Amino acid sequence: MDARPFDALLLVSFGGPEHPDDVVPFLENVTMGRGIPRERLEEVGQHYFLFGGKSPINELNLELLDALRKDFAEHGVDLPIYWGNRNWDPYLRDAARQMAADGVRRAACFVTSAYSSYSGCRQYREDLYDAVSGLGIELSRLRHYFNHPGFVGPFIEATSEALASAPDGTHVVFVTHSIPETMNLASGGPGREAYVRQHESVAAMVAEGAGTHRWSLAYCSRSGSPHMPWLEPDINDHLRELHESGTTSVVVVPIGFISDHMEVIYDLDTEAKMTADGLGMTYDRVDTPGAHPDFVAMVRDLLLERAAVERGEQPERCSLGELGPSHDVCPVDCCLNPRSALPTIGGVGDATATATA
Ligand SMILES: CC1=C(CCC(=O)O)c2cc3nc(cc4[nH]c(cc5[nH]c(cc1n2)c(C)c5CCC(=O)O)c(CCC(=O)O)c4C)C(CCC(=O)O)=C3C
Ligand SMILES: [Fe+2]
Repeated sequence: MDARPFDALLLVSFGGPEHPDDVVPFLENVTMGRGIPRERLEEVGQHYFLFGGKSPINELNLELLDALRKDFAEHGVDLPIYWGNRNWDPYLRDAARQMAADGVRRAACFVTSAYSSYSGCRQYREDLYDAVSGLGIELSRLRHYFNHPGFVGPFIEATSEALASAPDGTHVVFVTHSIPETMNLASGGPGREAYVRQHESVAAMVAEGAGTHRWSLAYCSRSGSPHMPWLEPDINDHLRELHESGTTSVVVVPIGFISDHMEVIYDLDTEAKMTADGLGMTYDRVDTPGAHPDFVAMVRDLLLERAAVERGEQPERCSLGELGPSHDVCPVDCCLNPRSALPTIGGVGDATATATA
């Protein structure tokens, strides 16, 4: 398979602590200069300590890497795959140095965040700019894949399965990471609200695919100052409202997460489950895509599609629903954060190649 002009794929993720001693420095990395109240950090630290001071995210990325390497080998894609994180070891800068040492000049980046927002889009583009600065590596961020069949399909499959064994009248609650309302407004461009629109589109497609009309979208993992508005309803409040209006059974679908991150195993499987138990509601949480073969094949599809685009071809671009395939290159004002104006890769007018030192 022709992956030219790329000579590597870089898996770009968030990172998480490995040991209890890592938890505080990890949280410091994540929240540097973001004005997160101390009480919130202590609370989130407790979520990690509850799981032995270890996030599930690194092992999940290793599983994805392994599955990707097998998939590439089986499909004749002869490309090395590297892995780097924003907030913890292995850091993006180290991955980029290794790539440079191995002679990589042009790499495609797959980010483990499916949707548009400062946290899932521009912040990674800023980090990637830093990571390759002075190394002579050109990066192309693969497009957002929230509406790709390789992402939506596994959720439809898992939700259908869960509903098949759930009582009649079960309500499906789609859940994603809450973000500040201002961040939602700026996502995809000023006033576009791409984050919420993309999630609404995915939720509607999964509900339709699983054959239900009883569904809603809720949020988890709210952070920040209590005075700043974030997307609502919170999953726990939402479960109480559902209970009050007579719902006795819910299936929770974490469409905001590609695998079982801490948000899924704590905020949903621990906290929201406890809320549901307290209300006497049946609670079932469906699988995230993780290393589902269709999700893995999607990464290959996005890579080969973008490689063709870079060669000047017009490949088929898979997507489901009304929003259409997301852009390859971000508009200048995509997912801006008023607090930062850092240089990025992957946007209109961004340097296409970084100078060698
Ligand atoms: C949209 C979004 C995604 C999805 C996109 C993506 O995947 O990148 C995401 C992913 C993740 N967020 C994660 C962890 C944390 N996020 C935090 C804080 C924040 N997240 C935010 C948003 C998002 N976050 C925001 C607006 C903040 C406030 C601070 C800020 O403006 O940046 C904090 C600080 C404590 C707290 O405030 O909760 C932690 C510890 C982990 C690792 C989990 C694990 O260990 O398994 C992952 C995958
Ligand atoms: Fe987060």
